[in-house]
Order: sequence, then structure tokens, then C-alpha cells
Amino acid sequence: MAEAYPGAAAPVPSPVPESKSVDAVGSSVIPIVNKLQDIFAHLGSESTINLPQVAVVGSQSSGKSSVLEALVGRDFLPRGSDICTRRPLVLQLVQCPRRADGDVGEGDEWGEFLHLPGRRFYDFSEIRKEIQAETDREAGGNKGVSDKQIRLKIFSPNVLNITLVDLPGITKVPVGDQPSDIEQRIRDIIRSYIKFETCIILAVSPANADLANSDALQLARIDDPDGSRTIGVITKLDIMDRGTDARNFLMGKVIPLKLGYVGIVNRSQEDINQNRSIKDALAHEESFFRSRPVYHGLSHCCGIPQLAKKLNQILVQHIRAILPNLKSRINSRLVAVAKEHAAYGDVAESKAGQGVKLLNILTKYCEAFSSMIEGKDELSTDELSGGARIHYIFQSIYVKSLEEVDPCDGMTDEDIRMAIQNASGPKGALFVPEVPFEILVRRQIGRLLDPSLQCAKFIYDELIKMSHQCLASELQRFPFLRKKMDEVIWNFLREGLQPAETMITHMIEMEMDYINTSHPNFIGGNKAVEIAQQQVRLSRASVSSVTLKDGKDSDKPQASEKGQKSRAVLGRSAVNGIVSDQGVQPVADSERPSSAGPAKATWGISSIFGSSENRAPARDSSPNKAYDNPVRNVEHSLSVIQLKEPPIILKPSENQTEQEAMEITITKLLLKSYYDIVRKNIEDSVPKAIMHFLVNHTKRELHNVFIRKLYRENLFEEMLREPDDIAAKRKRIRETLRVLQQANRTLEELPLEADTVEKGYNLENDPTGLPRVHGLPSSSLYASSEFGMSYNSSPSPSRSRRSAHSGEQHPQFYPNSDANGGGHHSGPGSYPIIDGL
Ligand SMILES: Nc1nc2c(ncn2[C@@H]2O[C@H](COP(=O)(O)OP(=O)(O)OP(=O)(O)O)[C@@H](O)[C@H]2O)c(=O)[nH]1
Repeated sequence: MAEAYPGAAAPVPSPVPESKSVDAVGSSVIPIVNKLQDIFAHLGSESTINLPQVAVVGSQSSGKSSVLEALVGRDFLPRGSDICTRRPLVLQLVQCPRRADGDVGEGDEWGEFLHLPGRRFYDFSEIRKEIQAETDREAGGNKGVSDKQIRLKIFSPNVLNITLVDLPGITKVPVGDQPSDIEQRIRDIIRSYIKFETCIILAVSPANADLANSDALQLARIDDPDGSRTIGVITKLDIMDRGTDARNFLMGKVIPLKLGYVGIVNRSQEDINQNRSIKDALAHEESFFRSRPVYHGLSHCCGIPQLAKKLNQILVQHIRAILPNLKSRINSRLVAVAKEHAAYGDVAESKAGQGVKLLNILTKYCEAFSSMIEGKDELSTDELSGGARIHYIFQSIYVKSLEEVDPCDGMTDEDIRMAIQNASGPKGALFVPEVPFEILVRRQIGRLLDPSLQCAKFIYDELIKMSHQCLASELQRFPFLRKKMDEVIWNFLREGLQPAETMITHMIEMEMDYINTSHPNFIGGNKAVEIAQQQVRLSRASVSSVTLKDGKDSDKPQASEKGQKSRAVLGRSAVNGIVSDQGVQPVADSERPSSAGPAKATWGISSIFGSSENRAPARDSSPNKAYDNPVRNVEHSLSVIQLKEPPIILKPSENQTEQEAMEITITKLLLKSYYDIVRKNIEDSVPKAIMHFLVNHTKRELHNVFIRKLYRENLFEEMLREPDDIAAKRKRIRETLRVLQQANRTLEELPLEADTVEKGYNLENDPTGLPRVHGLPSSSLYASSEFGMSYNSSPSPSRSRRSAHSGEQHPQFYPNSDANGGGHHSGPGSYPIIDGL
């Protein structure tokens, strides 16, 4: 039992039963925070609730450490009239698990310093000594100040995970080892903590100094100009000058603060010297306010419990801010888990039930497969899927690749020349024969087969991929069924691939089999010759201009003659005038094909050139000097001319004649034109064949195939057999769902609960079922004016109670005299002191 304080208006009954543990700062928020932590844990996230830090600032000896101690409820900080706090003390309260029986014993609460890892301080007076010793170690023994923190953790089942910071007090005149700029240094240390938006500032000002010039308020205002996180704490109300009081200040009339002020009476130095406990100090404080009529009606801003209440309110507001986000996270998780739970479904027992289930799965699978192909499935925004991938393969891979291929790819001019010479047989290259064009174009068309078959294979692979994705989560339950379904669909797809491939092969073979040179889009021989001549003329013009410049042209009559001969052949079939344009003599009339008109080229290939009439005259005109010359030469020779043995492999002579160049150009033009026609046909019809034989066929027939192969009564049991771990998983997911639903309900209730805490009520742990007021003395002596109650020095036990749910308070005066008998825990005796460590 506390010793009576001098000056107390009346003997103060014991605030709480000695054995009863009292509450630490924010303890009323603990249940809510614990619930939230549970919810976070269920979300499987690392996130926790980061509560704001609380820092005490003020001038030296203003009572900062005393306020902190009272809030924590244990004696462990060095206090005194001289400078005590010389290094920032970062005090982390850490909630540790409660014993199974719920009791808190001596060994359940301890302190640990960062600089002494692993050492637990169960004796709190030892903590104070270590703070002093550690301060001296860093800042020296002679009033020196250091910004190096001391970090202390207090472990207890009764605390909220919150950080409190005790800071050195502002001083003006350097003493001891303090440097000349001590005031600025201390201000800098303080600001390095209070500048953060998440820091609640307790600006402590002693009432026995000039409040209007408070260092604490002045400093807090710099970092919190609108006062949204500053609580003004006025200490030493008990030692104000006689005749003065802090009423106006507490009411915010002098320097207004959004969060308001709280007036405090801490232990005096004498009380500390006499080892008066915090509990006694709180009782004394209550008695003080009760005995000072000037503070009546200001109960909401008087006393440590009110300060605790204000802090609780801030914590609750902070928690409230977290709730909406948490709610939406829980909701979306709930939706996902509920979906997963539904996927596990129930176990069908009867044959009929199993049949329905199996049929259902097969039908759903086929629907999902079709939807995926048609693009009605859940549309991904990350990548192409299903049918869109098929389209991509057709257009962006297959068609694009074909279009990029040069029709003469893999075929050099020499190849073409060789083919022309071979096709001409022994007659020499009099005309461009049709045969090499056909051979070459066939060869190029044949090259379309591989990419077309590959395209079909790609689509087949895509369908296999889709089959994996269909009903993936639902079929996890039935691995045997999944395996069987995979087998069926894969076989079926393979069966679909075969006709598609055959069709593609046929289409290419058809194209190769009949070269339709009458195709309306085919360039035709005449046009090809025309273009080829233009090309040759252009290239020759550029060559001759170069040679003329060199002045060497006239020096080479042989070469010119040779050119005349080859051009003569071209001249016969080419448009009149073109050759002479090049400076070559026109051939004799007798050598001209009679029916060749000037606008009609007669290259001797009837199918290409459209008219077969041209062919005969062309043949008639074939004898020329080139054929006669060797005979003449032999007749005139007198000695035997020995011929060289022909080599085993014969290649055309190295020099390409102009006629040959022209023939090559024409052949290439024809090739390109015809190849383009075929390519377009194939580009169009290969995707159609694949869609018809493979994709759509699968879509149409899959369900029937499934039913035929898998829907057998004797297989139901086997098909729907679940692996053991699935049952366990179903159980787990059901439990997760239940927990999440619970968390969701808790979140629904939390705002109401938070509301209660914010108003200062906590219905928990009250044996009478009456609302126990946290952070606010349940004694009506402290009845809040916000509830229309006032401080009363002559308490009446007969005051009525009002429901906490309706936001009303239950005034109780002296609990021991409470007629209803519920007062053993209320009134000064049940004063909910902030303790618990
Ligand atoms: N009578 C009375 N004395 C008080 C009150 N608050 C603090 N004191 C005394 O004032 C002195 C300074 O208190 P501290 O809590 O050490 O003050 P502080 O602001 O932490 O001091 P420094 O850390 O040195 O700046 C101590 O002797 C306390 O007992 C009060 O409300 N009334």
C-alpha cells in the first residue's frame, strides 16, 4: 500500500489490488493488433503493423524520463534534477508469448541491451545502472552529451510492439564537459528523431517555468508545424507558484495544438529518493487533480492515464488507416482460396454420382478446349494464348517466312544456265526451252513442303500445350483420369495431324504436277522477254558507257563480232530495233522468222508464250552460220586434227554469252512470277487444311472420342481415384478458407472494437462485465467532460451507469462504497494504471 502523499486531499485507497498486473501504454490496443498480426500471418505475408514511434522532447529536467516511465509502468530510467539523459535511449517494447496459464511471473519480463547481446536483465534497477554506465562510457562522466543511441529492448507479454525514445533535454548554458554549442547539438539530436512523419512527439514542458516560451513546443513546431502529431505534456503541475494554474494552457487557449494537452503530476525527487512506486504516484496524481477545483471539468486532459488514452487513440487511428487495404487483400485472397476449394470439390460415392462427375469433367474439358481455341477463355493480357497463338503461327511465322524466301533462293545463275543447256540437248541454246523453267519452278515449289509440314507440327504442338492447360487445377485431383485423357487427346491429335499432313503433301504435289502457265496472274513469256530486254539494255548501257570512256572498244573487233552473233539470235525473237539500238547490225530477212511480228516475242516456248504457231517458224529459222562453220572448217583442213578427250564431268564453258544472260534473266522472271502464284495458293490453303483436319476436327469430335474411350462404368472408380495427398490438401484448403472467413469477420468487427478503444473502453477481462476504461481512470473522479461529466471532489456512489456500447460511461466513485458491489476494481482502487512490465 502506498504511503500517503503529502498534500493529498484524502487518504487514497490502493489504486489496484497489489497482485493485479497493470497495463502498459497501448495495452488496450494489443488485442486488436494481435488480431491484425494473425490476419497478416494468414495472408502469408511478411508485413507487420508498423506502429508510430513516440519521442519525448523538452528542456532539461522537465520530466521527460518520468513521463516515459509512467507510461511504461516500471522504474528503470535514470532521473534527477541534474542532466540525466545524455544519450538518446531507444526503448523497444517487444511482446513475447504469454504462459499457458495466462499469468505473468518474474521471469517473463526482462530487458536486453544491444551493446550487451544475450544478457537478460530481470532486475529493472540493474537496467537503470547499465544505462548510466553506458552513458558514461560514451559521453564521459562529466555531463557530456552524445548522439550515439543506447538501444534497450523490454520483453513482456503485456506490451505492444512500440518504440519509445527518451532524448536529452534542451539546455542553454554549457556545463562540465559540454561544448559551447551544446544547445544546438541537442536540438540537432532531437530533430533527427522527430522529423519523421511517423514519430509522435510528446512535447514536455514543466508548469513551473514559462509555458509560453516552452522549448519543447517551439522545437516540435519546426518539424510538425500543424501540430498533427504533437501532444503537449505539462508536468510539475504540483509545484506551480501558488495562485497560478495551467488551466488555460491545458485548454489550448495559449498555444493551440490539434492533439491537445495533458497535465501530469510525476514523482518528485523526494518521492524517487523514498522509492515511491509508480502505482502510488498515479494514485497521488489522481488525488491531486481531485483536490484542485481549478482542474475540474478538464479530466480529459489531466493525468498519465489520459496521456495513455491519447496515445491509444492515435494508435487506433493508425490501425484504422490500415484496415481498408487489409480488407481488400483478405477479400481477394478469400476469392482465390474459395475458387481453389471449389476445384477440390466433393467426393462422389455412388456409381451414378461418379458417372455424372466424369461426364461433367469431360464436357467441361472439351468446352474449355474449344473456348481456348476460339479465344473465349479467360483472356490473358500478358501474352498471346490459345487461338491467338495459332493465328500467330500461321501469319507471323509461316506466311511471313514464305514471303521472305527468294524464289530463286538456292539457285545460282550458273544452275539456271546449266539447266537451260541440258534442256536444249545437242542443239545448243537457240531458244529458252520450257523444260528448264518447269524443272526449276517445280524444284522451288517442292521447297514449300517442309515449312508447310512444320507449320502443321507447330499447330499440333500448340494443341498439345492447350490440352495441358485445360482444367489443369480441377484435374490435379484425378491424376489417373488426367493421364488417360492426355493419352486420348494426344492420340486423337496425332490422328488429326496425319490427314492434315497428307493434304498438305497433296497440295504441294498438285502444284508441282501441273505448271499452269495460263494462270491469269502469270507474267507470260512476252512480258518476261520485254522486261529482261529492258534489264539487259540498261545494264549494257551502263557497261558501254564505261568502256567508251576507256577508248578500248574499237580495239577489240573479235569480241564485237562475237557479240553480233549472239545478239543476232536474240534479234530474231526480240522486238525489232532493240538490238540495233545497241549498235548491232540487224540480221538478214531470210533469217527472220516470218510470222514474228514486232510486238510479239517468239521465244519458242508455246505454253509460256501462249501461241504454238510461233514455234514452227522458229524451228525453221534455226539453221544458221554457227551450224555450218565447223563443217567448212573440216573440209578445208589438210592435216588430221586430234580432238581432246572430253573430261568425265562436263561443265558449260566459263564465258557466259549475252544470249545466255538474257535466257537466265527471262527464266528467273518466269520463275519468280509463277512461284509467287503458287506461294499465295499454298499460304492460303495450308492453314485451311490444318484448321480443317486438325484443329476444328479435334474441337468437333473430342467429346465423342472421350465418351467412347473413357466413359465406361467399370472405369469410373479408377478414373476418379484421388491420390492421398489431395484429400489432405482439400482439408488444408478448407481450413485456410475457414481462417480467412474468420479473418474477414474479424475485420468487419475491428472498426467497432477500435471505436471502443478510441473512446477509452475495453470490455475485455472484466469480471463484472462492466466496461473497464483503459487509459482513463474508471473512477468518475476522472470522468471525461466529453461524456458530459465533470470532476467531482465529493463523489457520490449512487451515480448511474451507462452502456459502453452506446458510448456512455459508467461513473463510479469510491469503488469500495459502490452500492452495486462492482467497485472493487474501479474507482481509485481500480485505476487502470499504465503498467505491466
Ligand atoms: N514535483 C514534481 N517533480 C517532478 C515532476 N516531474 C519530474 N519531476 C522531477 O524533476 C526531475 C527531473 O525529472 P526527469 O524525469 O529526470 O526529467 P528529464 O526531463 O528526463 O531530465 P533530463 O533527462 O535530465 O533532461 C526529477 O527529480 C523528477 O523527480 C512532477 O510532475 N512533479
